[in-house]
Parts: sequence; structure tokens; C-alpha cells
Amino acid sequence: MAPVTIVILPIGILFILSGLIVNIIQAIFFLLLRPISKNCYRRVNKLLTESLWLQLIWLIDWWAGIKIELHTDSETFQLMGKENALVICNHRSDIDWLIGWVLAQRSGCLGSTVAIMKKEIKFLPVLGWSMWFAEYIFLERNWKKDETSLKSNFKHLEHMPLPFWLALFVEGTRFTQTKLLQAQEFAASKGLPIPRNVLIPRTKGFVTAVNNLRTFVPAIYDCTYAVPKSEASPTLLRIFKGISSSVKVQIKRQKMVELPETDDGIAQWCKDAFVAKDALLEKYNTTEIFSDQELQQIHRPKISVLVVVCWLCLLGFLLYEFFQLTSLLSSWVGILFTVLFLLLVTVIMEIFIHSSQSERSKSMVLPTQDPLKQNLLHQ
Ligand SMILES: CCCCCCCCCCCCCCCC(=O)SCCNC(=O)CCNC(=O)[C@H](O)C(C)(C)COP(=O)(O)OP(=O)(O)OC[C@H]1O[C@@H](n2cnc3c(N)ncnc32)[C@H](O)[C@@H]1OP(=O)(O)O
Ligand SMILES: CCCCCCCCCCCCCCCC(=O)OC[C@@H](O)COP(=O)(O)O
Repeated sequence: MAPVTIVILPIGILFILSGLIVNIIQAIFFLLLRPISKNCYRRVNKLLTESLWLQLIWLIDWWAGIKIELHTDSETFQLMGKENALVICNHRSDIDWLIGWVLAQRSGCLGSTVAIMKKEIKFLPVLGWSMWFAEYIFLERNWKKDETSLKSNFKHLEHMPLPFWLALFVEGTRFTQTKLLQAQEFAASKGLPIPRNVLIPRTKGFVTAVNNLRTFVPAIYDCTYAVPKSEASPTLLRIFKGISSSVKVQIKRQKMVELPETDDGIAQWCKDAFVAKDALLEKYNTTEIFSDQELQQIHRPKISVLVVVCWLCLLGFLLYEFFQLTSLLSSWVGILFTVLFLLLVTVIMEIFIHSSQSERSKSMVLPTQDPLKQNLLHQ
């Protein structure tokens, strides 16, 4: 495994420079095209967004070679990417959202996913800005502040020109042992089933989503994400190191028309879904059987490799011209600027790695080869 800095720097230069180019073009279309035609803007922005986010798909598929096992019935598999869907999932690992992006890319709707997320993410350079242009919904995670913005954002989704996925991690935070203990105490105090592998869902956002989307979103994709016990949970740092792993996802399609009509009924459906998720994960922990749904073959397309190669050629040419034109490396000041730029890229990549880590992986020491220790780390 190469020392991670040697890997992170070139990947960072590729992602950040290409991302800045994409962000500038997105801003131009946002200012000039969106006021004329929102749907034209969205179609163009989908392509721009995918030209950047396919680099992350390349990172997962080809650089780290993460294997994704998708369990769902063939009808759902056929419908994925062809219909609007509200995607809910347990929030288990640092990169489960990236696995969701891979599934969206396989379904042809990577550039038209929208997610509900904590507001801090929109400030992330390049990645957060591209999510903002893609009309991602950013939350304070406080109902009093979020209710109005959620309802208005849901309204904007009504006339999307292409099928979209709206991702909602209903637990509202990533699973850690500390949060599990809090959720268990809370459940005990309310007489709810005690969770073992998930947290208690925060249902106001989900209820509001169902109420505002059910006329134009026909399905809920109830996703369950799991990592085999024998493997450490994948993290961004491990992915940069090219460490492969495998993850499992089950998708159960729930017809929106079959959901209850009342707020309490919708909230209860969500709680029941998470009780079922907890039982599925508990069964997987004890019997190694993850899902009774069919295993679908989702091959890794080469489009992301093509996109990365195109960006490398374009950036290589632009950087060559830039250094030729400015002869930056022939003066000490120029060399200083170049070093400062490389430092800036390294800092931004550190910010990415840090913001992708939940408490659990921040405290995690780098896993040894010893499977027993890896098992402990996986907790
Ligand atoms: C694999 C496929 C994936 C597909 C993917 C595709 C694309 C993927 C791209 C995504 C790119 C990045 C993904 C980033 C994702 C994030 O950033 S996740 C973090 C941000 N997201 C969220 O928070 C969404 C979930 N939260 C909600 O919807 C919340 O309802 C709101 C809207 C934030 C409001 O939260 P709130 O103010 O806490 O209100 P509420 O919902 O009522 O929650 C409080 C209730 O929770 C309950 N509760 C539950 N547990 C507890 C507890 N431990 N203690 C106390 N109360 C508790 C109580 O009943 C409480 O009610 P009260 O007793 O206070 O009345
Ligand atoms: C060639 C490609 C190079 C790509 C390098 C850039 C990678 C960017 C990764 C940035 C990760 C930031 C997104 C984190 C999403 C996330 O998972 O947020 C956490 C929230 O859910 C819940 O937060 P919390 O309450 O702290 O659990």
C-alpha cells in the first residue's frame, strides 16, 4: 500500500482542479440559463455533476475495487432509475452515501440524486458546492428551523425533468456505539423496541417528505446497508489506500399509495421499517444470511475510467500550457506558489477525510492484518 500522501495529492489535484472548472461552469449556467428554463438548467447540470462525481465512482469501482452486493427483486431492479423514489437507508458507515451514488450511477440517475443532509457539507470545497448546484437539501437538524425549508425544497422537486432519487438517512446521524446506547435508553424510556443495530429514526422529516412527495414520487426504496463481520467498515482513507472491501445493500420497494394517510401512521410505518431493519441486521450478525431477496448483478461500467482519463488529459494539457506560459518554476517565487498550492490541496483532502469520518472511525487505529483485531475494529 503506497504511503497515502503520494496517492492523495494527485487524486486531490485531479478532483479539485476539475471540480473548480465544473463549479465555474455550473455557476455560469445557474446565473444565465436557470432563470430562463429551470429544467434545461437541470438537464445540463446533471451532465456537469456527473462529470465530477464519476471520479468518485472511479475511486470506489476501480481504485479501491469495492464490491457491492445488491439484493432486491427483479421488478424493483428494472424500475431503479426509471421512476422517482424516496430512498431511505440506515446510516452505518463513513461512505454508505458513496455506495448509494454507485447504485444511482448504475441506474442512470447519479446526476439527479438529491439528498437531505447536514448543512455543514455545503461548505466543503468543490464537492459541497456541486451538491448545492444539484439542489441538495441542507438541514440545521432542528425541526423549528428545518420545517419551512424542507417543505419549500420538496415543492421544487415536483417538476424535475428526469427521474430522481431523494435520499434521506432517517436516523439523522451515523451509527456509533455511543449513539446506540443513547437510542437504547430513549427506547426503554418510551417503551419502544430496543434497537441493537440501528438508531431510532427521527420521523418528522420523513413524514413531511411523504406528505409533500406522494403525488409525484410513486415509491420508497427502503434500503438496508451492511458490512460483512469479517471486514472492517470501509472509510475514505482506506479507499485512498486502495484497500478493497465488500458491502451489502438490500432494497425493498414500498408503493407510496400503500403508505398510511395520517402523520402518525406514516411515522409508525417508518419506525416499523427500522425495527425490521434491526432484525434483518441481527439475523445477519448471527446467521451470515443477509437477505432473502435476489442477488442482482451490477457490473462496474468503464465510463468512470473514461471520465478520469479525459480529465487527466485536459488538466495535463492546461497545466503544461500554464507552466510554459508563466515559466513559474524558473523563479523561487513561482516554486513557492507551486508548493503552497500543493499544501492547499493536501489540506482540502484532509478536510474531506475528516468530514467523512464519524466518531467511530476517528478513534479507529489503522487495522492490523490480524482478523481478530479487525473484527474488534469493525464494531
Ligand atoms: C445505500 C443507498 C443510499 C442511497 C443514497 C443515494 C445518494 C446519497 C448522497 C448523500 C450524500 C451525503 C449524505 C449525508 C446525510 C447526512 O447528512 S444525515 C444528517 C442529516 N439528515 C437528517 O437529519 C435527516 C433525518 N432527520 C430528520 O428528518 C429530522 O426529522 C429533522 C427534520 C432533522 C428534525 O429533527 P428534530 O428536530 O430532531 O425532530 P424529530 O424528527 O422529531 O426528532 C426528534 C425526535 O426523535 C426521537 N428520537 C429518536 N432517538 C432519540 C434519542 N436518542 N433521543 C431523543 N429523541 C430521540 C424523539 O421522538 C424526538 O421527538 P421529541 O421527543 O423530541 O418530540
Ligand atoms: C478522484 C476522486 C477524489 C474524491 C476525493 C473527495 C472525496 C470527498 C468526500 C467528502 C465526504 C463528505 C460527505 C460526508 C457525508 C456524510 O456522511 O455526512 C455525515 C452525516 O451524514 C451525519 O453526520 P454525523 O452526525 O457526524 O454522523
